[in-house]
Amino acid sequence: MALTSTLAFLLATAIVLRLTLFRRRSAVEQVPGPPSSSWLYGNLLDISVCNSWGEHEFEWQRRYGAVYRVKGCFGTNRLMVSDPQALQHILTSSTFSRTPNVQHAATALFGQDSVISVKGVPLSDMTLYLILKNFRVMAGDDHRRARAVMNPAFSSGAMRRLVPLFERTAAMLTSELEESLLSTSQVDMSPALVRATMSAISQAVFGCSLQDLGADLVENHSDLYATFGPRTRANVLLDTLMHYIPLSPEMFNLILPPNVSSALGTSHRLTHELGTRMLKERVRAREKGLEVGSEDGDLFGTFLNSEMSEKGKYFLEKDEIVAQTAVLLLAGQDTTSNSLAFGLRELAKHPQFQKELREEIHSSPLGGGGGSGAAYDSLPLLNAFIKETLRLWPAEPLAESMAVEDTFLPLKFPITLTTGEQITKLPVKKGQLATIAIGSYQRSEAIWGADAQEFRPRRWLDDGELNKAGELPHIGPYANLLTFFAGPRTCLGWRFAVVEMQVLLSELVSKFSFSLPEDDEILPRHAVTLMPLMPSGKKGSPMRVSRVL
Ligand code: HEM
Repeated sequence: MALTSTLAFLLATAIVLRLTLFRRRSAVEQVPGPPSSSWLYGNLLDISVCNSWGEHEFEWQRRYGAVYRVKGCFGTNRLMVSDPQALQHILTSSTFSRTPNVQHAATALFGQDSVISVKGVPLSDMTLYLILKNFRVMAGDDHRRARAVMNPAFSSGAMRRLVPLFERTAAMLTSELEESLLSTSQVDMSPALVRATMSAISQAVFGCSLQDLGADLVENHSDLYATFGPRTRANVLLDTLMHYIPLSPEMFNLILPPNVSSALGTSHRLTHELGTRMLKERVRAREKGLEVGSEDGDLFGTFLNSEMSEKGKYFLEKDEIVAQTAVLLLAGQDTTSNSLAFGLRELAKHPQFQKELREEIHSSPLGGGGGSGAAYDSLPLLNAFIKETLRLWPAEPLAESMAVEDTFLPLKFPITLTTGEQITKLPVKKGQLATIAIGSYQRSEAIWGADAQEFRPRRWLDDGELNKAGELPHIGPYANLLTFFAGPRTCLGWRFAVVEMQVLLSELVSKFSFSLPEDDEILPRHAVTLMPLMPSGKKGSPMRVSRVL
């Protein structure tokens, strides 16, 4: 034990010396930014261990601009990036990639063969990849292969076919709220929304109900992000050291707190059992000559069909299909339910808009119950509301990336270095850390106007402002937002999320009215995802709810 501690101490000291004494000089040192709060943590505690997401970040962005420098642990320099051109470069070029700690976290949460954890192939290795691909020996780019198999299941046509399924989920949510309202007028919307989004995913992907998932899995997944997410001082230090010490996923799991690794272990076991059961059922059905991967759901079955396709160059092996179970269940559940919770809170704070939205829904064909995808798309206030919610409350407001080679960051908004020089391209060295500040990009006054911090859905209906956004590089799959990320790692389920939000919000707003309790003390906290947090430290969003119809 004494030897291990001494070795760990010597290694940590060597890393700190390497970071402080032998640091490669870089232009990033001349980028203005806030003073460091401490040598040990730099500004990182202000960013990731703060009470309320953005409490320092938005002020820094106003003061220092769209690209500024913050201090990391041991006096290192990091970039906070909300400049659209620089973001586009980071997210779409092969000169940046995820940091090791983010890669480890993805593997720990979703398993190492899930689409979100498998790695892509660098452009320099593409020729070899293309040769291997034609022989169907595609060890090289597992990420591209998984996306090629999974993308069609999430196409816009496939998502429109899910509208009736989402409407059944919405009706279930209504019944649940009505039942709660028999005994109270104040309802915590978070658990209700978690159950609804989990139910929609399990129906759509696996063709099974919440009950079929099993009570243990439902309970485990309802809180997994909240258990895994919260950042501590120790995490901040470990994340930094992890950039320099190569860790295997197993070693990473060893340094997790016992409650977190136990919750993750349970999730892996239960999702593996579920995926294996679902796969077996579909293999058996196919052996009997039945069709799997039906048109109105069961996206899982469509992955199996890829394995059979003779001409198809892209396929997933059976164990790789099972390995997608956790990510499919988890990635779209917390993100969508928290976005819905933040959206309902905005409606509660803006009663006039809530009333106008309800009138729009009541006077549309949806008012009579039931609609098609096109009917939901044709409601201007509803869609403006969804865009504004996703702009202000991105589920992943911060993401870390690292330059994998010396490169330049192109800038839409020039910056003035501490030397007085104005630049439109910032040179960065291999290993430079850059935070993709999605939340800051989406609240940037330079992009969205002086009221960027305010909830004003009508900005999406205002031609002038949309044209302004049109002058910017086109990033993200939806509304020039980065809420669903961009580039090769763009959210697989973004259309699923948008259609689901359209349907659930139409139902909720048409049938219920929402306001905030007088003692509302919810804060937005970033812990893997952005979530509404109660003073007790638990995720939750209590609201006063009443029936309007
Ligand atoms: C409002 C709802 C949602 C938001 C804001 C959201 C956001 C994101 C973001 C930011 C990423 C990139 C993560 C990273 O690499 O750092 C991502 C990836 C992903 N999302 Fe979503 N998501 C949502 C809903 C969904 C849904 C409903 C599903 C599936 C049913 C889904 C499935 C995935 C998957 C599989 C990935 C990994 C993609 C890859 O690495 O290629 N998401 N999502």
